[in-house]
Amino acid sequence: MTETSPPLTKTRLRQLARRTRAEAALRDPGAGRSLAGLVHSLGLAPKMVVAGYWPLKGEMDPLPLMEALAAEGHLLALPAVTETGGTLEFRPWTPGEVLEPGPHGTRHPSAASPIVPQALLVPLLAFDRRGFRLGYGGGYYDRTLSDLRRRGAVPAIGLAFAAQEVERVPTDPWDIALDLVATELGVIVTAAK
Ligand SMILES: Nc1nc2c(c(=O)[nH]1)N(C=O)[C@@H](CNc1ccc(C(=O)N[C@@H](CCC(=O)O)C(=O)O)cc1)CN2
Ligand SMILES: Nc1ncnc2c1ncn2[C@@H]1O[C@H](COP(=O)(O)OP(=O)(O)OP(=O)(O)O)[C@@H](O)[C@H]1O
Repeated sequence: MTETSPPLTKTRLRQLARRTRAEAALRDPGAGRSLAGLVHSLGLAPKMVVAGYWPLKGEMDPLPLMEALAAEGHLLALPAVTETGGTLEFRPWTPGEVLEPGPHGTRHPSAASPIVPQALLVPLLAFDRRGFRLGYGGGYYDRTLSDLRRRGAVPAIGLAFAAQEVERVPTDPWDIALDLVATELGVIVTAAK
C-alpha cells in the first residue's frame, strides 16, 4: 500500500471518539476514582482555584479528583455557559452544593460572583500527545483559555480514559494545547508543557 489515508476531519473524529469514549465509560465506570490518586502528580501550587466540570454522559468523572483537590486545600469552581459562543464563566462550588440546569445538558451553580480559575480540568472527546484536544465543537475551552492566559499561566489538565488517545487530533489555528492529560493509567505530560 502506497496510499496513506487522509487525516480525519474534526467532525468525523468526533463521531468515532464519542463511540470510543462511550465504550470505555461502560467498561470502566469507576475510572474517575483512579484519577483521585493522581492529585499530587499534577504539580499544582497550594490553594489554587481549580475549575472542574459537571460530567456529561460518557465523560471521565472528575468528581473524585475534585474532592481530593478540595481535601488538599484547593478551592473548586464549575463553568457556566452564559452566552452562546462566548467564554465560560466560573462560579465557586463545593461538593454537594445544588446545581441548576444550563445549556447543552450542562449543570452549574446558581448565579454568584464569578471567580477566576488558576487551573482548569478539561473534558474532551479525544486527545493526542502534543496536548491537542477535540471537544464538542463549541470552542468554549479554546476561547476561555486564550482569555485567561492573557493574565498569566493557567495550566490546562485534560481528563480522559486512556482509550481516548489518538495519534493526531486535527487542529485549527485557535486550538490551545493541554499541559497534562490525566487518565486511569496515569498522568501524561504533553509536548505543550
Ligand atoms: N461536562 C462538561 N461541561 C462543559 C463542557 C463539556 O464539554 N463538558 N463544555 C465544553 O465546551 C462547556 C459547555 N459546552 C458544551 C457545548 C456542546 C455540548 C454538546 O454538544 N453536548 C452534546 C450532548 C452531551 C450529552 O448530553 O451526552 C450534544 O449536544 O450532542 C456540551 C457542552 C462547558 N461545560
Ligand atoms: N480564541 C478564539 N477566539 C474566537 N473564536 C474561537 C476561539 N477558539 C475557538 N473559537 C471558535 O470556536 C469554534 C469551535 O472550535 P473547535 O472545533 O476547536 O471546538 P472544540 O475545542 O472541539 O470545543 P469545546 O472547547 O467547546 O469543547 C470554532 O469554529 C471557532 O470559530
